Amino acid sequence: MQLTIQDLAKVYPDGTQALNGLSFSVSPGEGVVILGHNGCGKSTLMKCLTGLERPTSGRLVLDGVDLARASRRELRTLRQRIGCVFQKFNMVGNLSVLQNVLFGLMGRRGLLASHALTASRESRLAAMEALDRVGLAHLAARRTDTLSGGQQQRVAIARMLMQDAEIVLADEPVASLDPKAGQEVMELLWSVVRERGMTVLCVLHQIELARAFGERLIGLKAGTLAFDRPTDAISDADITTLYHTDTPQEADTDERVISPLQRAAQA
Ligand SMILES: Nc1ncnc2c1ncn2[C@@H]1O[C@H](COP(=O)(O)OP(=O)(O)OP(=O)(O)O)[C@@H](O)[C@H]1O
Repeated sequence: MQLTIQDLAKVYPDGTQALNGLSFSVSPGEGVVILGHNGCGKSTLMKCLTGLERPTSGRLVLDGVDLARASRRELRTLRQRIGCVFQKFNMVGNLSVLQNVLFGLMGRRGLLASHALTASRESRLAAMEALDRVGLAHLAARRTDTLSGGQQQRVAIARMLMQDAEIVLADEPVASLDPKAGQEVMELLWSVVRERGMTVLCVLHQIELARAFGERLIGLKAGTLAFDRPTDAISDADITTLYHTDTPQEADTDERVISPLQRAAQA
C-alpha cells in the first residue's frame, strides 16, 4: 500500500502547532521508522493517519485516495486495510485471547462474524492459525488481561493478521515492554509484515531497534522533517542533532519535565 503525505500541518485548538508542512511517502512493502523527541509530532501524525485527528491542512493519500476527500464508504474500506499496533495494546482485557483476535474481522465482516459465539468455524480456525503464528495458540482461552505485556502485543499482531491489513501503523509498539520482550516483539512484527509484504510505518524511541529494523529512518523535529534517508545513511551525529533541543520541555526523551511547583509538591 502506497502512502503519500504532502505538506501536512496540524494546529490544535489551543494553538499548538504539532505538524508543520510535513511531506514524505512510503512505498508498498517498505518498512519505515519514525524517530524524534517527545512532543515533536509523531503521535499526531499517527492520529491523522488513523482518523483520530483531522489535519489542519495538507494531504494524506493512501493508494491514490485522498483521505480528506474520500467518501464514507471509501474511508471505511481504507480503514479495513490499515492495521494498528499501539503502545497500550488496545485489547478488551476481560475477553479471551481468541475473541480479541477474532475482533480483527470486525471491519470487513461486522460484529456477528467477529464474535466468538457466532463466528464461523473457518474464522475460528483462522484466528487459531494467527495465534499459532505468534506462538500463543496455547493461550487462546485465557482472559487477555492475564497475559504479560509482550504476550498482549503478540495478540495485537495476531489480530492484525486476522484483519488482513496491508499497511501497519505502529505507534511505540514496544514502549511498555522490557528490552528482551521489546526485541522479540519487533522481530515478530517485522517477520510477519515481511511474510505478507505489508507496508510499515513505525514510531520508536529506541535508536538501536530503529537501526536494526527500519530500512529507512525519518527524523521529526518540531513537526517537520529533520532527515529522511536509508538507515545506512544516518550517522550518530544525525541522531544526536535530532534529539538536541534548546527547549527544556522537549529535552527529556522519557519523562515530561516536572515544573518546580510540581517538584515542590512531590517533596
Ligand atoms: N489534543 C491536543 N491538544 C493540544 N496540544 C496537543 C494535543 N495533542 C498533542 N498536543 C501537542 O502537540 C505536540 C505534539 O504532540 P505529539 O503527542 O504528537 O508528540 P509525540 O512526538 O508523539 O510525543 P511523545 O514522544 O511524547 O509521544 C506537543 O506539543 C503536544 O503537547
